[in-house]
Amino acid sequence: MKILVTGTAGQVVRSLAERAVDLPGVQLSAIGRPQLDLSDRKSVIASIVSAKPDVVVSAAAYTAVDRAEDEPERAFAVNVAGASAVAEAAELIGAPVIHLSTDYVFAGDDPKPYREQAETGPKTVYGMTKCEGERAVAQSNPRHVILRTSWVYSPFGKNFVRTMLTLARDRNAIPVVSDQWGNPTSALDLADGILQIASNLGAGQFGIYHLAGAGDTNWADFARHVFAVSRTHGGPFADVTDVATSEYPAKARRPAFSRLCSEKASVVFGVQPRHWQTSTETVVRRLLAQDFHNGG
Ligand SMILES: NC(=O)C1=CN([C@@H]2O[C@H](COP(=O)(O)OP(=O)(O)OC[C@H]3O[C@@H](n4cnc5c(N)ncnc54)[C@H](OP(=O)(O)O)[C@@H]3O)[C@@H](O)[C@H]2O)C=CC1
Ligand SMILES: Cc1cn([C@H]2C[C@H](O)[C@@H](COP(=O)(O)OP(=O)(O)O[C@H]3O[C@@H](C)C(=O)[C@@H](O)[C@H]3O)O2)c(=O)[nH]c1=O
Ligand SMILES: [Mg+2]
Repeated sequence: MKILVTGTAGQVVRSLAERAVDLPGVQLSAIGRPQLDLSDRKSVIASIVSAKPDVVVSAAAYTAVDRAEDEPERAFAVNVAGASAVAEAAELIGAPVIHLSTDYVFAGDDPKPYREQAETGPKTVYGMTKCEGERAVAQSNPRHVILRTSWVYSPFGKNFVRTMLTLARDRNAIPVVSDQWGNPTSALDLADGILQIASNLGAGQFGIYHLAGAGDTNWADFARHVFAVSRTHGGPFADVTDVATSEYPAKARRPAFSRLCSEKASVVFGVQPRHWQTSTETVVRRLLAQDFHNGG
């Protein structure tokens, strides 16, 4: 099976590349700028059609949540028109598309884990673009899996875990918001789930799914866990001070509650992400070995 993933440097792309290596019968390739530029429809269609994969994973996106508030046109071009072009290209070659989306499509005022059919109501520009992107993907290719995940971290790229470890090198105390709740998700676990879905995808299974790390937390407790693991392995750590969202300066207003219920993906595809604390341990240890030259 030939899987084509959009983007080259992203956390999910790099995790997929790593996890697909050991899978017999799976050939995974990644394609990004300049050959495939989501803001240039022709480049998207041409590069996907000529690669002729069996499945397309649409993982590239505009992900800068605060910056999107200042440049909504760019974010919409990439996350709506770009995502739609990826799905359309897949449809042209008869391939299904697995499209990544986010917990930020929800308003976040419901503390219960969101199920797939729950009403969306994004409060940020990023969330609005991803929400409209979902609709565009569904319209462009009936054979779609829209996979919403959340709070993604990994040994690759920019993410909260790496940011916390970097900040702790120069600071003893770090204020972190404690009133936003969600499910941290390791991109490595997510990659395993995506590969399992890609291999078992059949008629009757298309639609929207949630796939996020097991267990929930808030950003402050997430940071505390990162530092507890790091400290055990001789890495940087800091005291975490709880702050309220209202006290933390940010352009985009994140949802207070964006827990996702991943039961449907577990029932239909048998995917079961690990607990966020277990996976955080794996990722922190890799980051310490890679970036901080200790632990490992
Ligand atoms: N990160 C998170 O916390 C979450 C992410 N998601 C979703 O999961 C998916 C993957 O996220 P993640 O891997 O973390 O993203 P990253 O921010 O790590 O990477 C984004 C990727 O998109 C590519 N990209 C951005 N703009 C373009 C463009 N115009 N043309 C082609 N490629 C482009 C980047 O390419 P380049 O390397 O060239 O910049 C990069 O490869 C996205 O759809 C995101 O919305 C969902 C929930 C949480
Ligand atoms: C760096 C930092 C962040 N924070 C807060 C800001 C924010 O509310 C929260 C997380 O910060 P981030 O910048 O990682 O958050 P953010 O970029 O909003 O993360 C989101 O990214 C997009 C792509 C998604 O799809 C979401 O699922 C989610 O993962 O922590 C602190 O309180 N203190 C800090 O020192
Ligand atoms: Mg961010």
